[in-house]
Amino acid sequence: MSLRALGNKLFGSGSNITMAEASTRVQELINEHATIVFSKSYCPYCASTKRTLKQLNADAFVIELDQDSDGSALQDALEDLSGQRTVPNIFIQKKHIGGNSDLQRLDKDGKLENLLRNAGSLKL
Ligand SMILES: N[C@@H](CCC(=O)N[C@@H](CS)C(=O)NCC(=O)O)C(=O)O
Repeated sequence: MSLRALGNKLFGSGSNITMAEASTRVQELINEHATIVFSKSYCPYCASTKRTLKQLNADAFVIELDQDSDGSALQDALEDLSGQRTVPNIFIQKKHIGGNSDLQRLDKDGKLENLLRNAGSLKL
């Protein structure tokens, strides 16, 4: 657990849910959505990821952590789960993909479309 997560656990993160509840919610979201982007609405890297997925006509679930009352706890739980605190934090078929630079590299290498297709996330 990161120092920040430990601090939030001990002193509160401003969120109404516990760390355990946040972890459960993150895991449920990942299980329920073949492609999911944990995002922040103002984040340019997230915008880039969402644009790329849109261009591929991918069916991706996006959760804007800055617009969710438990967003800060969810971000802590994501850090615990994936070792990554930044957004976008992307999962395809429950596999941690990484952030925008990782997604763009997969796209450039011609691997992203296949990943999305295998996940059933391509509309066409
Ligand atoms: N190299 C990362 C950069 C992502 C990044 O720096 N995101 C910023 C938001 S624009 C972030 O998560 N900052 C920390 C925070 O919002 O808590 C990527 O490609 O995804």
